Amino acid sequence: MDILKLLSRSTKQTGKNAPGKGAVTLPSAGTPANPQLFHDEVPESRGKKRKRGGEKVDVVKQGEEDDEVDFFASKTAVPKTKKGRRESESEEESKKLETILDEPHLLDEEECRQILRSHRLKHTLLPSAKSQEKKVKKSKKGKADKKKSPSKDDYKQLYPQPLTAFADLRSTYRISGRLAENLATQGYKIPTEVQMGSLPLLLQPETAIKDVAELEGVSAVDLLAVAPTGSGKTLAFLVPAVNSIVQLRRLSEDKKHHGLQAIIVAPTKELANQIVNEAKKLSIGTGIKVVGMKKGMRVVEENEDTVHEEENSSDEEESDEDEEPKKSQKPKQPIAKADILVTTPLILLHALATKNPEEHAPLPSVKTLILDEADVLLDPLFRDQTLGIWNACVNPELRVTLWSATMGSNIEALASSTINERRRKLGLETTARVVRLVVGLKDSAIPNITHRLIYAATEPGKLIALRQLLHPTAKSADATQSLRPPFLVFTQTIPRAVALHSELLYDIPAEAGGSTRIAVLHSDLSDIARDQVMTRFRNGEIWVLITTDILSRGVDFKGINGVVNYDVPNSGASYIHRVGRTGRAGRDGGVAVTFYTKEDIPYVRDVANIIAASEKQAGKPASEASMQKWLLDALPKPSKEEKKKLKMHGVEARRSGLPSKDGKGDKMKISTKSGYERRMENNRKGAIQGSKRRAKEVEATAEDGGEESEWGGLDE
Ligand SMILES: Nc1ncnc2c1ncn2[C@@H]1O[C@H](COP(=O)(O)OP(=O)(O)OP(=O)(O)O)[C@@H](O)[C@H]1O
Repeated sequence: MDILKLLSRSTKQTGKNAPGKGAVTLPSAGTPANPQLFHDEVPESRGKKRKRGGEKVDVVKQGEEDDEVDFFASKTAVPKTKKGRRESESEEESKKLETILDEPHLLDEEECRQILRSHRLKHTLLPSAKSQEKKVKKSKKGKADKKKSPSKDDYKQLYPQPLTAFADLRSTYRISGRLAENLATQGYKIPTEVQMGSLPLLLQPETAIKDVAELEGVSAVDLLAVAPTGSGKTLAFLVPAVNSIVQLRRLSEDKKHHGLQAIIVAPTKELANQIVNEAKKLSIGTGIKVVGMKKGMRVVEENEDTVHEEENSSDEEESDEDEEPKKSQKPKQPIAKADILVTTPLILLHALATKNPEEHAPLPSVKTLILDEADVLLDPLFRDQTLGIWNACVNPELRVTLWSATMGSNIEALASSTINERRRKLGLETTARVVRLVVGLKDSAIPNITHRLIYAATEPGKLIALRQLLHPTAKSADATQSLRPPFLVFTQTIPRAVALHSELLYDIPAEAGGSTRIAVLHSDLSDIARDQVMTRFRNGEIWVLITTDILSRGVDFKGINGVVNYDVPNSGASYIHRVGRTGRAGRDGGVAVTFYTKEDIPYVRDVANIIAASEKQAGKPASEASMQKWLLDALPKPSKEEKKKLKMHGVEARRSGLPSKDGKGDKMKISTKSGYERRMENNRKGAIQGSKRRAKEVEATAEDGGEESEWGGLDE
């Protein structure tokens, strides 16, 4: 059986984007009506929200009826503010507003269960350190000191109040009126699943969860949230962070004072910048200062132990893990005025460096720590840096939330043990307070995109196939066979991204903008160049952006029509994040194309499994699934060791993307020319050089008296 041929054939386009099934909806075609991904049927009498007065409101429909409805305006008398008119909300104003708000809307437990189920939300209270200790003590009687891993019974399922409309943030969870206005101004109407499941819990756990003995007296929970790409996690972590700071600022005498209260860590500069922008939009008029961490910025008072970071030390991520902070010769900067600081891990850790490399300056005022893309931040590459920041947050009231579309059980275990360990060190109660929220199926891509796996026998074949997507022939002129720009193309390494960029540079006709329409972004570029490419791509000036995994996480480009995995991703998680750059906020029509060659066969299974799970999650009948079970079973299963190697280094043969000296890497070179053509070209060059050399030798021999020399031959 030829697996390769079968795989290509079986991954033909199916489903709603298949040829002949009507027009393709493109994700760039406007704002989605409903950003929610899951709306499972709920029986008639259920899923209804009961107001205190007994009046029933259809939960799912709320917010869908009319695009123009202003949910905040109808419920509150929040005055429409002009830009800059009100720096911060006064206590008096907010009290006045609260008295005219609707009464809180709370659902009974059965209603909560139904709604949570219909939106595929699952909350689990993770076992507390205390309960585990008790277990170990019990089991130790006479036995070796063996740690017992928690059993299924140690996990308790919770059914907290879901947030069914943004209006409830104000009426039930009493968020700041200004924050509510900012949300309304940005047009948020229907909460996404992760917002439904996390906001009540983070804003007011005592209202959101009742009658759970383990959480009695717990005023703040820590949260591990696993929710699909593009499902609005940013808003879910920003709203509670902004709100808690507004509330504290209200009580503060000195409104001009800015003390660092929340830290948001993200793995790349691009994502950190994006979070800064979102946080600033939510903080308009609240007086909150949101700052993106920059090189040389000071965040703590220096004492004799503090090492001041050199201003021009090189930057974080990808290339700079080994960097050590050095003593600055430059004058000290004042401490950055910030309430919320958004940072990549290393740059903040440098700013906290002390003379003792094991210790970091503490951040006692920080009460909120948010790890976005937490699984990457706790992966070995960033782990020490992230834990360094975490340990520097010594405030006993610290609340930690971790967010990602993918989170392995090892990361979950590390996170909850770090939370418990930290509390133990600070002499705090180690009772249960870590909640895990999972939206949809863990380890599955978003259900609203179409996946295509395309086999190319050789590297040049991949390039030809990519060109076909860019320039569909008359035969394949169907929209499903082409990729409508804008789209992202991911390669395994920086040299390959650069090489692919130069190959495709002139593929877009001059009338359409030519080479200005295509760009490359990677970590070897300067910050300014990276920012410029991001802005041009966001503005729609760039149509095809070639990049590495640096853009695979978190970055939100609303109108992306497709993602091309020119090189197979290094892991299943990487596939989920890369393809999740399309189909954001529930938009339909995104396409994810993955090319693979013979070298990739051992690793395609993970991707194929994710595609199968995603199609299942989307409710695609087995007959329409692009991934047939027998085919999945036929694909080789990589060993744990192979998977680990792939995750760390990618497909070995493709690592450099440049011709190797021994010629072996040559077949992985990005070029339309086949290995044979390139060899012939080399041979021709060799022949020319050889004939020139011979001519010289003939001349020399003639001069020397005619002794025959050895012939140089062709280059191999
Ligand atoms: N309730 C909502 N209604 C409509 N759009 C929303 C809503 N919440 C968020 N969005 C939009 O959805 C898009 C994706 O949000 P966001 O970037 O927070 O996703 P994410 O879950 O963090 O994704 P990723 O896992 O890729 O980081 C953004 O453009 C955001 O403005």
